Amino acid sequence: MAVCTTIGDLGEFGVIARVTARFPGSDDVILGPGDDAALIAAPDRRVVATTDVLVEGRHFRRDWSAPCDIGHKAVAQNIADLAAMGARPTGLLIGLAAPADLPTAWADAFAEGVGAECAAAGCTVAGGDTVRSDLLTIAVTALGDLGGRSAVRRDGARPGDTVAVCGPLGLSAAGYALLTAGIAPGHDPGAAGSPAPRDAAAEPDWALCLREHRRPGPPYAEGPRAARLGATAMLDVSDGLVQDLGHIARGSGVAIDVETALLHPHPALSAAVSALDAAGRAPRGSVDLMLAGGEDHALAATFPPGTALPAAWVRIGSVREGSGVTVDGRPSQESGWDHFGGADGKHSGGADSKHSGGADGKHSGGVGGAH
Ligand SMILES: Nc1ncnc2c1ncn2[C@@H]1O[C@H](COP(=O)(O)OP(=O)(O)O)[C@@H](O)[C@H]1O
Ligand SMILES: Cc1ncc(C[n+]2csc(CCOP(=O)(O)OP(=O)(O)O)c2C)c(N)n1
Ligand SMILES: [Mg+2]
Ligand SMILES: [Mg+2]
Ligand SMILES: [Mg+2]
Repeated sequence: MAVCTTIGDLGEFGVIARVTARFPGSDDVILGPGDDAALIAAPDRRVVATTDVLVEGRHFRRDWSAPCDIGHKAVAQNIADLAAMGARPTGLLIGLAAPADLPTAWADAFAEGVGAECAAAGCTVAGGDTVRSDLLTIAVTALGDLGGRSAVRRDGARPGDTVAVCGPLGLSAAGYALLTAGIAPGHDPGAAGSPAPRDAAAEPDWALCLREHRRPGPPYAEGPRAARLGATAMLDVSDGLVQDLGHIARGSGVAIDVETALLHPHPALSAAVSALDAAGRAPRGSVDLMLAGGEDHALAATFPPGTALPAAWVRIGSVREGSGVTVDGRPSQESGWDHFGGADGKHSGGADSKHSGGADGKHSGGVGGAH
């Protein structure tokens, strides 16, 4: 019998059978892959629904990330959006558009990553679609349950609220900068499976940035927890902290003040900036990366005054009457990722953003950088 080396060899239904065999079980999925549609429990009669699409070359590179990392990230990015509403995931739908020459081992390892991240988040894949495409594209739809609570939207922040974040900031952007600069090694596309076990002693100090870029770990449970604590607005930081807080400021009709003295760069982030600096590739400091970097999928939320924040949450500023986002009292230009912004369609920002962008000029700089 011929060995199947590509998904073209397997055929559409062969791919589906192989991929779906790698997903965990879940009580929320009443009917999973195999019928015309899936059946998912909706315990409180409302369903939280979100979708994020990942495109090769835009969101990931096969020579930068292992297929299992890309599976993890596709799931994480979507469940982070559910968490940011205060919801837990109940089921995912995954659209896979892939070239026929995609190695079967790549699809297997991708599905392993998807399944493992689902298991970590307490959900599974209920269905999807598999089609042929020149451009590898992964479209995830995630459905979630609010457990009887109100959704935490972007329009509820009130003057006097505390602004807090949970999860890392800037690490993923630093990982991206390290890969772009060629300082961090890429992933060997020939090695389709999990990356080799790591030898912590041999790792550079910035290794966490690379791992965070490839496989972010949003604090899923903290979304519902923040909702229970009375969070007035919340989102996950995907495009950049300042830009994303701008959505809350606009949606809520308030101003948000961020204090950089409250932003404490992770040592791995500082190490990445030093490595970029040494290579002549660090136009921005750690705090700038924390303000403008996205893709860590940390949660940012506003809480009523006097809320006792759980240990995982760090206060970074406050809400007042007005509009816009300030950093250390200075109005900040919108900074962060815009798929259609900038000359090459990748970064947004004011007039100077082309020069204050990340290592490759794709993120625009935030204000600050005192650290
Ligand atoms: N093509 C589209 N059709 C309908 N709604 C969209 C489309 N693209 C984005 N949206 C909506 O616009 C809002 C902002 O999108 P986005 O910035 O991608 O959110 P997030 O950062 O939370 O993933 C979301 O509510 C999303 O559902
Ligand atoms: C190859 C590659 N180039 C650039 C980036 C950086 N990048 C791509 S999308 C993005 C922003 C987040 O993705 P988006 O699709 O905007 O997610 P959403 O805001 O909808 O959650 C960033 C920082 C990357 N991760 N990989
Ligand atoms: Mg989105
Ligand atoms: Mg998103
Ligand atoms: Mg975005």
